[in-house]
Amino acid sequence: MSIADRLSPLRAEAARVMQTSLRTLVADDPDRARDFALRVGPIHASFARQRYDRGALEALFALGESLDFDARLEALFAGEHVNVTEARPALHTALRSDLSGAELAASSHAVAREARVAMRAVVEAIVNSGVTDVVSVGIGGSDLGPRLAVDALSSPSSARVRVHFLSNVDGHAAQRVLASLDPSRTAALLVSKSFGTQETLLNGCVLRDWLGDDTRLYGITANIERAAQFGVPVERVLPMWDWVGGRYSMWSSVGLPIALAIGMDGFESMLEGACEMDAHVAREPVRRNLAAWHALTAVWNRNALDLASQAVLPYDDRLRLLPNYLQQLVMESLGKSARMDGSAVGVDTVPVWWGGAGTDTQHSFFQALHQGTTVVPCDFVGVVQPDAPHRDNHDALLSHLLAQSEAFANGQNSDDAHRHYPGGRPSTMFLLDALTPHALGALIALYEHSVFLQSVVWDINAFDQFGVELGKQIANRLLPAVRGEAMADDPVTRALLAEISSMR
Ligand SMILES: O=P(O)(O)OC[C@H]1O[C@](O)(CO)[C@@H](O)[C@@H]1O
Repeated sequence: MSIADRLSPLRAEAARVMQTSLRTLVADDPDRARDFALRVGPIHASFARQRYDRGALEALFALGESLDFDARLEALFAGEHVNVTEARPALHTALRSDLSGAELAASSHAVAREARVAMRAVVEAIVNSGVTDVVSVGIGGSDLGPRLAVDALSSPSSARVRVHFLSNVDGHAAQRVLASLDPSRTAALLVSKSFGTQETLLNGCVLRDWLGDDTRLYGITANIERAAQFGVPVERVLPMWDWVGGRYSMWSSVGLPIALAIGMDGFESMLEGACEMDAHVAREPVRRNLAAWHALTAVWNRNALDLASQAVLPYDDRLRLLPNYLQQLVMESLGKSARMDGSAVGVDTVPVWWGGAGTDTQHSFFQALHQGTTVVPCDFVGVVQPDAPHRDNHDALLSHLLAQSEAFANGQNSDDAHRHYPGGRPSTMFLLDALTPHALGALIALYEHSVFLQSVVWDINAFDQFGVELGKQIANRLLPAVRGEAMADDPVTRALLAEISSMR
């Protein structure tokens, strides 16, 4: 069956629902706020301001059921080869949960537990070595998750070591990170699943030379041989495995920067939060399953309402990196046009994910969200109990969070076109009790599972990323031309290189 045929009942529902304003959908269904909400552990999620009604939701749940969401999740958790194009499992759940009963999942779980013992020892060794700063060198999945978690969860007063991140190959990035650090009191973590990523290797060389010796050099990789060739002593290499995708790897020893910043117990509590979400997602039927609900809502917005972008708006400054993290998780996973069998998907897949932290963003791009011609569905994330003083600020923050979601949904009429707010702009509201490691773990696991279920609807592989290879290959070919040692084949690139050389 074509995906378009599969989704056509949704388009029929959308044509009907769009006759009624979102404000009226809410007003006409007094139980909607209660019934369109779910709580899982520390997360309350409300879908009451999505632009669907009970009839459309039924069609969405029927879609999830007809696609055997339950069985597909079971296959994921069991370690079946869900990464079809690379013929391997995607067993990130085994890094934190042992729910499946399948042999492979159980043995992966045991291996991961063992690796955490080594990880705890490395944390202790670094913290007790007189090191004050750690630079984590990695990019993409070897950077964004730990960077988010460290930024969200560590407090300058409690951190036992300061953790810095270096990802961009731009030498200014290295210069900036190293400027205030003392090489004799700094350790470097080289984080790369492949240990073949150019950016990480170049920055790794910078760090190795800057440190002067290898006694404070650590590696986290699935390719121990390459790390050793690079000069990382093997006894200071923590393992990764090919059954964990890069962007799903923060639960492994890739999370070492998190454990350094918040302690190993804090890191394990993040795993427990993810595990709680895993258990919910693995066990609950589609209509009570938060990941299924979130995924089906994404499909509704993309394929029934034709909305081409999705904003994520954390109303907590500590979560300001959540949009960056989700950009890789969602867009590298779902930015595909080919079905599992290689045929064309034939419908739109991932929208553009973007966003930023409120209330700052209210003063940058919110104007367009309220009155622009493009409707952008939003995921709001609020945190109810703050960890900071300044109670008045937090009350103001929460009032803005609630106000924006209300304004997007309801709008406000005016005879003056410039002062008219159309409303009808959908959003999901996530409220976390508090921003604990446990809650962050649960939130991230939720997004991971939602991404997987969206991939099931579109019949695409959420676990490969061949799209990023071409640019890397061309850059490798062009490096000699940039150095003036060769000519480029492409005429435009050749002209640009001539400009560069005249500007040097
Ligand atoms: O951990 P590695 O192997 O250095 O890869 C870094 C990142 O590069 C990618 O392969 C492409 O962006 C990501 O999927 C991965 O997270």
